[in-house]
Amino acid sequence: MVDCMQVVQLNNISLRYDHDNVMDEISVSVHEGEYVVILGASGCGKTSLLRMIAGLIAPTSGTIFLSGRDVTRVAPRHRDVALVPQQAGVYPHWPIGRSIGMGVRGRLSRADREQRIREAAQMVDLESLLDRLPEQLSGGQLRRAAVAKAIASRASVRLLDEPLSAIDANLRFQIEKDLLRLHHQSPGVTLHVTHDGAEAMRLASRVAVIEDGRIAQFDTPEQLRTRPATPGVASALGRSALITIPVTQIDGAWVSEDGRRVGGPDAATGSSAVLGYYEEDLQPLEKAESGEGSAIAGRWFDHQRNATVDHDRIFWFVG
Ligand SMILES: Nc1ncnc2c1ncn2[C@@H]1O[C@H](COP(=O)(O)OP(=O)(O)OP(=O)(O)O)[C@@H](O)[C@H]1O
Repeated sequence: MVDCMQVVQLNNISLRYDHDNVMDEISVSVHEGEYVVILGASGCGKTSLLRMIAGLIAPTSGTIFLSGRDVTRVAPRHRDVALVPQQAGVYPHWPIGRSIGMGVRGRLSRADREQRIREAAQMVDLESLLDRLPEQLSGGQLRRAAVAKAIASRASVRLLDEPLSAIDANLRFQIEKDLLRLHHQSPGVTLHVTHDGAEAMRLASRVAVIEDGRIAQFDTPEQLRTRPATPGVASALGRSALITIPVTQIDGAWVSEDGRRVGGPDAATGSSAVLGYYEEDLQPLEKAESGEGSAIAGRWFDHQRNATVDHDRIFWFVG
């Protein structure tokens, strides 16, 4: 049975450019009302993923369903999708009102079309600037114009490619609020691409973390914060540098390469794991504690940094 609450469904999507494998068997379902952030390092294939959903490139294998319809071979204009690309998405020689109007689809009277443009511009505070050329706008206003174009389309799948890059911090928080408000006012889903972990955690209902061409984890921000699936996921959240230590299970204890023992999850003898913690969770060693300090109760001693971290701040990545 087709589940229509799944607005975007990617089934075993792989993507290869020439001989480079960019994506490997990715499967994702995004439900009505979700704001999903796709998080990954530069070059991991985030833009390519959006372009596949928009229909600008075809996956090497796998299928794409939008609102229950197989669109894998459907042209972009026949998909219910609006893409805000990394580079503005407005035409350089046109007043931005006209570019926003290009987002409006369907046969509308001129008055209705202009009404739609005005409404979209109003939502991003650009109503008074519709006659300006892109070169007469600031970077932030240009971004808003591109978002307005997506709003005007009323598409149920909105794809935003790094919408906040190159925007200064104050404005960035304002636009984040706008993006969430616009999302909640419109039916459908938003897929937002970024490499900024903090931004992902602030905005998302769920975050899909891409690592080595796969979805390493697709979870709520809370789950990611408390139970990151891999060291790569924990690093991508960007809280601070992640320190990792490989350990092996020997007779009921985990043992590091330098022979130190530490308690952790149960596993068979011979299993390997990595324990990790954020640099920001380290506490400098008190003078009284220094000296022979590898076994300080309840804490792991980080020799290199002469600091300790509580055991409950340690993440375990087993297997
Ligand atoms: N048309 C193309 N032909 C060949 N390789 C490509 C093409 N487009 C992208 N690539 C490569 O595919 C990989 C993924 O690119 P993509 O732009 O999707 O990554 P990204 O995660 O969006 O990166 P960024 O965060 O830097 O924008 C990169 O290694 C890129 O060089």
